[in-house]
Amino acid sequence: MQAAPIETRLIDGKAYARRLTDTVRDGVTALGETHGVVPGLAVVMVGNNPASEVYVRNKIAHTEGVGMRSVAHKLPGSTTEAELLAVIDRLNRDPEVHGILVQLPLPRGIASDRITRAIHPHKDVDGLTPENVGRTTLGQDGLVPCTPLGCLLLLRSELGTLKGLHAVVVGKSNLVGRPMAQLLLQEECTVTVCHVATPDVGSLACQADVLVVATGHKGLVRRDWIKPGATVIDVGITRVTTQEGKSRLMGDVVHEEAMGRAGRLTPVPGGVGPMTIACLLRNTLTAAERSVRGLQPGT
Ligand SMILES: Nc1nc(=O)c2c([nH]1)NC[C@@H]1CN(c3ccc(C(=O)N[C@@H](CCC(=O)O)C(=O)O)cc3)C=[N+]21
Repeated sequence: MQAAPIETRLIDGKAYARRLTDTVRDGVTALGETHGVVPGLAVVMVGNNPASEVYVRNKIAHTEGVGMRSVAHKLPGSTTEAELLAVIDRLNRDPEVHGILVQLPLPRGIASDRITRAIHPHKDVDGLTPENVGRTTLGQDGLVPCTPLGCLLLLRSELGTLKGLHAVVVGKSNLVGRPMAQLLLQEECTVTVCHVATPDVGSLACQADVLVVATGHKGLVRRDWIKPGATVIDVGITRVTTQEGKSRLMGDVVHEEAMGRAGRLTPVPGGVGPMTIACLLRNTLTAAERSVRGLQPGT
């Protein structure tokens, strides 16, 4: 017997991000009125990666759109680890900077974990320092990485409680997969994490009520990887050039195959990406609020 066709609902990440951004803008206004403080974000970029430049430009436009201050530090590709550490040290001490984001990946020769560890945990709006990773893992107040936070907010808005659902996360990066798994565990999902060394990822993925894919391999997820009716969050963004010479973005999920199979699906673009930026603004506001109110966790 043929199963009834599923009508896949696209999750409008842009609309969710717009609403979150509006809330952040109100928070920025309030903080200005109560404490005369303007949240400041420093974005540090080393070398020129064209894709990164687009994100950096987007981030700066958005921070200014909500009334924050933003400073971009574009350093040449020849920057040494010591020079980058000196920049971070300066930003750590700058009272007008509440958030620091070092765009990843960094050029070879710079150890990203040493750079990450140098960022003051209270300014770590990417949630990558050991302190914030620990806090996220323990379910304590801290700063949560923007992309997984954005995915979680989308999931909660769409599904309500996630309790008891089987969540499968594909990818174990420090920036997305790992923290995503921790957040889902916090929601009392049963969490399976798959990665490059997992044999037959599809056989696990197809058991997921919630499938979060963050591998950067375009078109990895085919129709039969998706449990009928599942909620699919596509974190991957790969830029490809079409036969007509046009540039286009593709996710980790074969969109056409997921349509009619997934219950809900985030599109690329317009899904997770805009939420990542909105969450960066939210984290920057959170860091600024905590700093002026002396509410830093653990202090
Ligand atoms: N320390 C660090 N933190 C990051 O959060 C980080 C990073 N490094 N390195 C690079 C990746 C990538 N990333 C994106 C954010 C927003 C969009 C985004 O807004 N995308 C739009 C489309 C943008 C376009 O048209 O190019 C969308 O999906 O609709 C994409 C990608 C954050 N990253």
